[in-house]
Amino acid sequence: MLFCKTKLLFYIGNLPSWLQGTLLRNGPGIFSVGDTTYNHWFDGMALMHSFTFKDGEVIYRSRYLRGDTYKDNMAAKRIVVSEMGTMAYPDPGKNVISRVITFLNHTVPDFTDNCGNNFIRYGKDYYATSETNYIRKVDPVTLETQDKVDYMKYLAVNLVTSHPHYDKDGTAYNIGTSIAEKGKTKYTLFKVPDTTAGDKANASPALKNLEVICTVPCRSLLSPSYYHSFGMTDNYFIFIEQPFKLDILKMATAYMRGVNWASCLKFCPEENTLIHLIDRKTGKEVGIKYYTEAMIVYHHVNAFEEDGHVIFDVIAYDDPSLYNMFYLNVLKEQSKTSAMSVPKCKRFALPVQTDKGIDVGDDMVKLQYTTASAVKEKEGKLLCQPEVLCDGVELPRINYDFNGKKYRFVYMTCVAMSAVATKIMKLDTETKERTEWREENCWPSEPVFIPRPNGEGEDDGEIALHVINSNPGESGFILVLDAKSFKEVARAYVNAELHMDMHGYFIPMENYDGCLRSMRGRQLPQSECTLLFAGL
Ligand SMILES: CC1=C(/C=C/C(C)=C/C=C/C(C)=C/C=C/C=C(C)/C=C/C=C(C)/C=C/C2=C(C)C[C@@H](O)CC2(C)C)C(C)(C)CCC1
Ligand SMILES: [Fe+2]
Repeated sequence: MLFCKTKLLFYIGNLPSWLQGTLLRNGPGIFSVGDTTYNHWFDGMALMHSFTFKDGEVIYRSRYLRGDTYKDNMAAKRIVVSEMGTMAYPDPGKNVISRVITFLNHTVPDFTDNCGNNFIRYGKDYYATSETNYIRKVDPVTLETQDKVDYMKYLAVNLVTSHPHYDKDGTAYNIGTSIAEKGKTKYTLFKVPDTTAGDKANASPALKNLEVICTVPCRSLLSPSYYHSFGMTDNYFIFIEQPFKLDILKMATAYMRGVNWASCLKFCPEENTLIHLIDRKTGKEVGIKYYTEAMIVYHHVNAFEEDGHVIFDVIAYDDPSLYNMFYLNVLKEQSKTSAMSVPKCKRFALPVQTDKGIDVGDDMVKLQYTTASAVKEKEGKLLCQPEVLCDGVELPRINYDFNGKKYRFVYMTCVAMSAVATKIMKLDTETKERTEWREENCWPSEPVFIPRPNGEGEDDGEIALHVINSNPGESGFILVLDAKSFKEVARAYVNAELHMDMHGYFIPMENYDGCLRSMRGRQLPQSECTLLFAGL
């Protein structure tokens, strides 16, 4: 099935009139081509979908990302482009010697542009993204695939996160890894100013105006840390260099050896995790060295500054079992999934004041509301121990107006020993109170917070998500909850198969450059977009 056709089914409740804009969502969608199948769920070819809220109506669309990976695989009628968990060969009959020759002819193979993880905004443009050097511009209204953009044209980076941060002025911040470039492996933090206004208006891609903020040398040349996101406050970046690493020597030979790149990731539990705190103004690391025990973090929740501390919250694991759980053969055999380590929402507190006059063995955290500690050690390093705020949670979202600021509420999916979420939760980080939404045989996606314009308070807004429904005779639906009470406001059933995905990005109506306002008059491909609600 190459596109998703939907018909109006039915709708319960009333959508608030202020809810105007589009929730874009992205995730893997095609898992086999011809006789070939990917090994891992994250590898699947990207399927984007969107929910456009306008005047009390919702429009649902979905479209595959038609990038080079998609086109090459479809033309060959088999998977010919490698992904993290699947090494693909254009000619599978080749033996090791032929592979070596092919490899030497393409010392650096061209990497995938299957951007099925998230959406990024750079300037006025929206991009589908995974973590390679390629991102794909998409039309946020029609979900059409547009230009392929190569980060490498603007900055030497092999991997870049799919979770940038944004300032109020629209500047985007991101971090990437440059592997063995001029004999050095480093992490580079960069910013991309918004180009929608001023002299640089229409400068597309905005990446032309990319500026490097700073680089962090990797603690080892041939094994950079894998990371999936980072933290940002008003004055600092938080970058976690965890002992979950890419083994570059193994990677360089993976193609010849016939193994996937994921097998070249290694977790070293005997090593510690370095926490880099970088001053945004100077681009320099603060003078204090922070570390904690080995852990694996994919998602930062939020970070803020208070009373001479930087506090940051993350979802942390004790081992890499999450990735293993998403191998397609493991997903098919539910019994094998119980080996997953429990994701915990952990709070760290980093004192930034000088440690003069503080004795070795003393805890430098002076905050009443957290049990997180940072104990001074002999060489002046601080050993940080987190406070566990909550466990069994992933895919955290916040009111992004509070990003980098003191905040209270996180909205997350709840996971228990399985690769599918059974419920979603609102966590009050202050009182630790949890409010949940669940329904029998329903599998909710990542809950996205949408603020009410000029709203009062952090949780003044709605939560939007889609829910896969396996109740007999029922279909999946779009769900809108009141963020304050976590009670249902409205739902809209869709008679298309909704799919499990990764992340969403909400674009408020006013950021659409006017194109949505005239959407009704536009010719959209009927096969790929269908009106869900014709009116209330
Ligand atoms: C490595 C490397 C290379 C290759 C790089 C490639 C192909 C990278 C691709 C990276 C991708 C697609 C990364 C995706 C990462 C996704 C992550 C970490 C997702 C985490 C998902 C989580 C934690 C949660 C999942 C869940 C979901 C989705 C549904 C819920 O129901 C349940 C729950 C919460 C468990 C090059 C550039 C060739 C050369 C250089 C080195
Ligand atoms: Fe993510």
